[in-house]
This record gives sequence, structure tokens and C-alpha cells, in this order.
Amino acid sequence: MTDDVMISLENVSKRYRGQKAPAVENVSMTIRRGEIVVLVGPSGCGKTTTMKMINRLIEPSSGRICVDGADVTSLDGTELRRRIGYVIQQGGLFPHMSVATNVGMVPKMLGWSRRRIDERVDELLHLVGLEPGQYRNRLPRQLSGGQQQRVGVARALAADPPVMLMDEPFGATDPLTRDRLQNEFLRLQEKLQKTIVFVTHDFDEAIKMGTRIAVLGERSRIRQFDTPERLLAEPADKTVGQFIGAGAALKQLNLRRVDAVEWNEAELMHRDESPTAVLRRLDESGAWAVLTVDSERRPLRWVGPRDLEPGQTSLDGVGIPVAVVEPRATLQDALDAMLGAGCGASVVVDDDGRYRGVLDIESLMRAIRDMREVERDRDRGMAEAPPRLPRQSDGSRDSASVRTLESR
Ligand SMILES: Nc1ncnc2c1ncn2[C@@H]1O[C@H](COP(=O)(O)OP(=O)(O)OP(=O)(O)O)[C@@H](O)[C@H]1O
Repeated sequence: MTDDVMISLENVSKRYRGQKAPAVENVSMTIRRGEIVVLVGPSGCGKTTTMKMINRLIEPSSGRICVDGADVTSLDGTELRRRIGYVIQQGGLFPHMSVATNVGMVPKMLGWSRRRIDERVDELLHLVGLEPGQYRNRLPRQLSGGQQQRVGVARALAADPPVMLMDEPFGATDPLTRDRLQNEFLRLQEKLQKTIVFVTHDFDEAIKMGTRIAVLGERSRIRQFDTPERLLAEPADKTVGQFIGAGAALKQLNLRRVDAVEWNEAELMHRDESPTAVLRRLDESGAWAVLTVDSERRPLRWVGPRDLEPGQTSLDGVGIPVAVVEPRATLQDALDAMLGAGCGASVVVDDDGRYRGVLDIESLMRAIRDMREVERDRDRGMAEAPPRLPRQSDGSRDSASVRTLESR
């Protein structure tokens, strides 16, 4: 095994007792350090069985699985938990235990001191964006679905394992929360550089999260194991093509970043300006709305002529709250933000939330048209591969980042 490999499966099979056909048959794959490998495939194809054999929640019938050079069958439970974190839907938290007890569970099993556990719990809650003072003593049912999921991630990270297994971790959340959790997790992963096996049946999620994606068929047979870009551009066979589904070009929205397309300028006005001044500016510029900003040039709301009533004296609370995206967000994130805000534009902001430009629906449509043309040309064997989202030196993709104004 080379140093680069963190997990290897060699000819692994699983036949459940009483079943004629194996659920997983003769699967071999290697997973490199720091990558997120997504297992994706139709229901019942064996994704979960394959993943659970890595931490021996399910024992393989035959074959060999190594994690960081050690055969998992040779490791005892404590050692396995130290090496492998596990996240499932809704966090899989124990309902009668506080957030702190849930997160501190593995360190407690590992025999850490009370003080060390407390410090670690607070550190992890901070890391996943939950204020310890506010959340450590709550019960899981006193948290939203997204917060439970964050606690689940914190718990899996508690003993700082090099490997994380994630089984449809964001599956039970609504689309907006899911998107936010995915983005947060990718941002976290940039720092943590864990080796992650991630199971989902959602191909869009696979494209967004995966450094590489294994498309599985029956009995976990690997149909294709490739980067998202190559899967979209060159599906190995018809079945993979069907699974990817129509609109591969649209899915590439997940692979292009906001800073790869042209932005426009908005008509900026300070929030303290008068409605009369706004109307004058709209008249002079012909813009559909002005963008109000605070003294730090952080965008607040779009204000159009119809938002202003005669006799109005202030812009407070007037207009539509803006959706903001960072230059590193994907075009898919920008589109989702636009749809979520009910407005055909996202405001691009820097790390401090300051205005940088506007990505509007027309620029987005142009980018989609360009991608479609590249795809059509490629089908005719003429074009080069489409521009890609730059990858980090370790091969992982830059994370996306989208925030709505309310979430700041
Ligand atoms: N404990 C079990 N005993 C017998 N058969 C099982 C058991 N667990 C799973 N199976 C069978 O093994 C096959 C693979 O199941 P598995 O849960 O790994 O699939 P999956 O791809 O994760 O499915 P899904 O996407 O629906 O969660 C299925 O046919 C399932 O019915």
C-alpha cells in the first residue's frame, strides 16, 4: 500500500445470512488521504453495506479492508472508533442525552479526563457553528434538524479520527438547510482534510461533495469511479449516463464558480438616503432597483419604484432582502440563492460581507448556454473539456459558500 492510500477494499463481499445472492460482491477500491469519495447508486445496490464494512458495523464475508495500513479485522472497538468517525441521518443522536454528552461520548469511552472532554466539546461546538454556552446542555429535540446534524458531525470529529464515514448525513433536511450544511461541511473539510466516504442516492449531492464519485450498480459493482468532471463529461456506459440523468450541462453549474463569470454593477445607495433620492436615481439610471448598503458597503435590500409609497420618509425595512454569494460559491449556489430570495440577482460579497458586484440571471443563463454549446461540440468530437472549478493541491475542490443576509 502506498502512503497516499488511506482506505483500501480488496475483493470484499458480503452475503447476508439466509440470502442467496450477495449484497456486495467482489468490490475493490482505494481511497486516498484527504479525499471525499462518494458512493452513489440506486436503492438497494449495497452502498450502506459497503460503507458499514469499513468500520465493521457489518462484517465482510470475504476480502480485506485496510484503514491507514491496518486490517480492520485486527483492530479492537476502541481503536476503530479512534480512527473512524461516523455520521448518519439526523445526526443519530441519543435523544435522552444532552448535546455535550452526545459529543463527548467517544472521548469518554477513550478514558479522557472530564476537563479534557469539556474543552474538546466546546471546541467542536464552536467548529460546527454552535455557541457552547447556548447549546451544550440542550437535548437533541430542542434543536432544529440542521443543528442536530451539526452536533452529529461534531460527535464524529470528537476523537479527531483521520477517517469519517457519512451515510446520507444531510438526507433528512429540507433543501435549503441541506445546501447550507453541505457548504459548511466543505468549508470545514478544507481545514480538517479528513478522508471521507460519503453515501448518498442524490447525484447532485455527489457532484457537489465528491473529490471522486463511485457510481455503483447491483451488488456494489463499480460502474465508474471518477472525478465529478469526468463523470459528467464522459459517462463510462449507458447505465451511468442514465443515472446521471438529463441535463449534464446544468449539473456543471455545480462545478463552475461565481468568479468565473462576468458580474454587473448595481446602483448603490446608503440606507440613510431618502426615498426621493432613490426615485431620482432610478429615474436617471434606468435601473430596476437600487441596492441599499450600510456604511461598510454591506448590501441590505433591493429597492424598486414599487416598494416606495408616497410620503415615505425612510428606507428602513423597504424592498427585498438580498441573497449574497461569495466569489468561491458555485453557480448552482448562486442560482439557488436567487430562487430562494425571489429575485433574479445575487450580490457578490467579499469575506467581510462587503459589496463586490452583482451576478444576475442573464449572466447565469449565458454561462449555461456556453456550457451547453461546449457539450454539443464535444458530442461532435470538436471541443476541449469545459472549464473546471479549480482544485486544491491535494485534489479536493474549493468549497462553495453562500449566505443569505439573515444568516449573518
Ligand atoms: N441485515 C440484512 N439482512 C439481509 N439483507 C440485507 C440486510 N441489510 C441489507 N440487506 C440487503 O442488501 C442489499 C443492499 O442493501 P444496502 O442497504 O447496502 O443498500 P443501499 O444501496 O444502501 O440502499 P438504500 O439506498 O436503499 O439505502 C439490499 O438488497 C438489502 O435488501
